[in-house]
Amino acid sequence: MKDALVPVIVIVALLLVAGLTVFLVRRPRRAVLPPEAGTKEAERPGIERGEQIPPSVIAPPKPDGKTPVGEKPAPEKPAVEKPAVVPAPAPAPPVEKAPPAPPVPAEPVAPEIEQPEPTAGRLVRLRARLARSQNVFGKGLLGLLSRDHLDDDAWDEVEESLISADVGVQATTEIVAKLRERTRVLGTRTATDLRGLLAEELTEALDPKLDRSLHTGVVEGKPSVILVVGVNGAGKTTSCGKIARVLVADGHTVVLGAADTFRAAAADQLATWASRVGAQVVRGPEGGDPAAVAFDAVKKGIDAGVDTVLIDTAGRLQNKVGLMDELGKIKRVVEKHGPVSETLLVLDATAGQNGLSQARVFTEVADVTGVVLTKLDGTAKGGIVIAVQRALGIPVKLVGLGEGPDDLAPFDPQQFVSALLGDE
Ligand SMILES: Nc1nc2c(ncn2[C@@H]2O[C@H](COP(=O)(O)OP(=O)(O)OP(=O)(O)O)[C@@H](O)[C@H]2O)c(=O)[nH]1
Repeated sequence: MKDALVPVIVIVALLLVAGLTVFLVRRPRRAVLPPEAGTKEAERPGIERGEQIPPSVIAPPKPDGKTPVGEKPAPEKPAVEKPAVVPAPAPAPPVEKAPPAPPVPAEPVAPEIEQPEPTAGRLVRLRARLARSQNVFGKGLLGLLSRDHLDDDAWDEVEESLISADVGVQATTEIVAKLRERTRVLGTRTATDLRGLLAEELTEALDPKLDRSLHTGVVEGKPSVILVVGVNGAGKTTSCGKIARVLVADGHTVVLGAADTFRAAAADQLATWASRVGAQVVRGPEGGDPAAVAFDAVKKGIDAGVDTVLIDTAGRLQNKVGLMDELGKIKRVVEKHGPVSETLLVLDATAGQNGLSQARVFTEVADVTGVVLTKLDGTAKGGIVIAVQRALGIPVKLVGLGEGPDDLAPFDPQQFVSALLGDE
């Protein structure tokens, strides 16, 4: 009987071993891998990497706890072994970066104060800028006058040359008449003689006895006030800046008033000019009252103890009445402090005879005491200086010979004529 049981026991034991083997083989061994970064699973909120997604996340149960209609009930999951947690290597401690240095507040850069060129002899230094006019006067006229026979035709040509150089008809007639007479009396005519004669007549036409000094300096304890007027684009603001340099170069102290409130950039332009020579500038709001700016500028000049206040005006020439109103008001308001010492009219030499009619309007509405003739470097018609003085009866005090800061020269008739005629 015992022997009969042995095979049964063996078979049962084998069956048990086989069953155990099957059981063990069917147990899930797969560790739950963390979702790949970038997969939907990884992006799902609330699911930790490596955690199994609970079915409720895939299809949340109905409030009654039932599975939604049409969906299979989720099969019960067998208990899953937690994957062995391999401790991740401790992250390297972050390298400490030095905190960025706090920004160092920039030192306000004081504009470099320039030393303007001395004014004496500027016209001589800048004589080459009159190259275009030198062709007409030096080469052209002297060439004509040195002809063997100075007949009527030759004199007509001399006359035409002077007129084409903008000297003006009346002044030309007078100059030619005198030259004719003197060459006739002189008889022999060397090139040097002729140059001398022409120089004398041109200088005479420029009236060398006129007072061309600027009215600057303290008067009765107050600064002189110079108004600068003229049509748009003539070079008013630029000339104001250059005049400030002329004054500083000659030892004056200056306040600039930006009463051209019509053009916003004009005040900035003037402020730049002022800062370059260490002068103060008074400005107002764009479109503000020019007279108020002029008043404040003079007040500033008095308080600061400077000797000259220079005021740039807009001087728009829409019509004579408007211009008169604007300049008249500025003058009246400034005169609450003291008289206006000088009114300088800025004229563009390249506008030639056409500029003269505009210039006349200014002389009618303001008491113009001097002319600043700009852009003489840009014309072959240097004779305009003679025409301007003759037509307006006002001395040319300064001439502009370029866009550089010191390209404004005090006018001197003899130096000017010598430059026009070129090297001897
Ligand atoms: N070549 C040359 N250019 C000059 C001279 N004077 C002024 N200019 C130029 O002329 C231009 C006009 O000058 P501004 O000073 O702005 O003229 P403005 O009369 O004040 O003009 P508004 O403010 O519009 O009335 C600028 O480009 C200057 O550089 C000069 O003597 N020679």
